[in-house]
Amino acid sequence: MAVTIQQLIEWKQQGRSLVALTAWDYGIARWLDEAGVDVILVGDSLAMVALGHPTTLPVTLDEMIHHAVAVRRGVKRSLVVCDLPFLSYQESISQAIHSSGRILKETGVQAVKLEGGNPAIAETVAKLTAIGIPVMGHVGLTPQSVHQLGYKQQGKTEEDAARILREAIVLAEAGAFAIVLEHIPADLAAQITAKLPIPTIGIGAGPHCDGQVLVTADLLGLSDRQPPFAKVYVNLRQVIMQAAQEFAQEVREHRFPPSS
Ligand SMILES: Nc1nc(=O)c2c([nH]1)NC[C@@H]1CN(c3ccc(C(=O)N[C@@H](CCC(=O)O)C(=O)O)cc3)CN21
Ligand SMILES: CC(C)C(=O)C(=O)O
Ligand SMILES: [Mg+2]
Repeated sequence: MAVTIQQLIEWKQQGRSLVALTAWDYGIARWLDEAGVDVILVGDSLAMVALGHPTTLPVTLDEMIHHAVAVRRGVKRSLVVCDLPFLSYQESISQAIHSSGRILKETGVQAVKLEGGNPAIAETVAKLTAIGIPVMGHVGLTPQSVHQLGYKQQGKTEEDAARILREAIVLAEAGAFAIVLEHIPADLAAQITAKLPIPTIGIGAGPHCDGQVLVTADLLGLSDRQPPFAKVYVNLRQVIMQAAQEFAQEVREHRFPPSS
């Protein structure tokens, strides 16, 4: 049975952990879906892990849609959420509606995610949810602000922690159905998780969130640069290199394809 947004909120009330991972193409999405991952995020981190950009900033709305269409084709059960890329929603509410509408219409994913929790973003979330577009929030380390924040942990000072808590509350009040907490102290994430009626999904935010997400390339050992909070569950880089080297050797030694 397909995962619904309503279920995610019920799972929080029941204390069932939400499992989320990112995907950028049909193949990855298909196996994550079959593995029982609840939420598949077409993250703008695909700019880095699939397209080779140095940050998430260069990826375009058209490129995100291209990847989201492929991901959607691989998914039967998981809820699919697509990141709104940098400058596809910050300019105006009408730009956010246009971009989100394109994502929902052209890809078939069920929700969009955007970064930040200032008053303008909260107003955008309120407007999108009011017209039927489910929105996931994202606070703490927001990678689209890399040139201001770097990739350092956020919420270390009392003022910063208070601001992030306030942003999370405002996003929930604006109608967000879930919120990603990225690279913040575990006690701050615990406090936000206890305060909000909607599920929190942590990445580098400690064990007290309602769910966890990682960039799938990190889980698989495929990314150039691992964040300190990621865990490599299998080193596919090594597996792929070994397979390619074995193939190369067999071709060069005329052992593949076999002669009879
Ligand atoms: N492969 C991948 N995994 C991710 O989790 C991820 C991306 N890409 N791209 C977008 C953002 C960037 N993320 C990152 C990237 C690096 C650090 C990191 O290395 N942090 C260090 C030092 C940061 C610094 O001072 O520059 C830390 O100790 O916090 C953290 C989060 C998380 N997101
Ligand atoms: C790490 C998740 C939350 C994300 O925003 C992404 O992959 O782009
Ligand atoms: Mg993202």
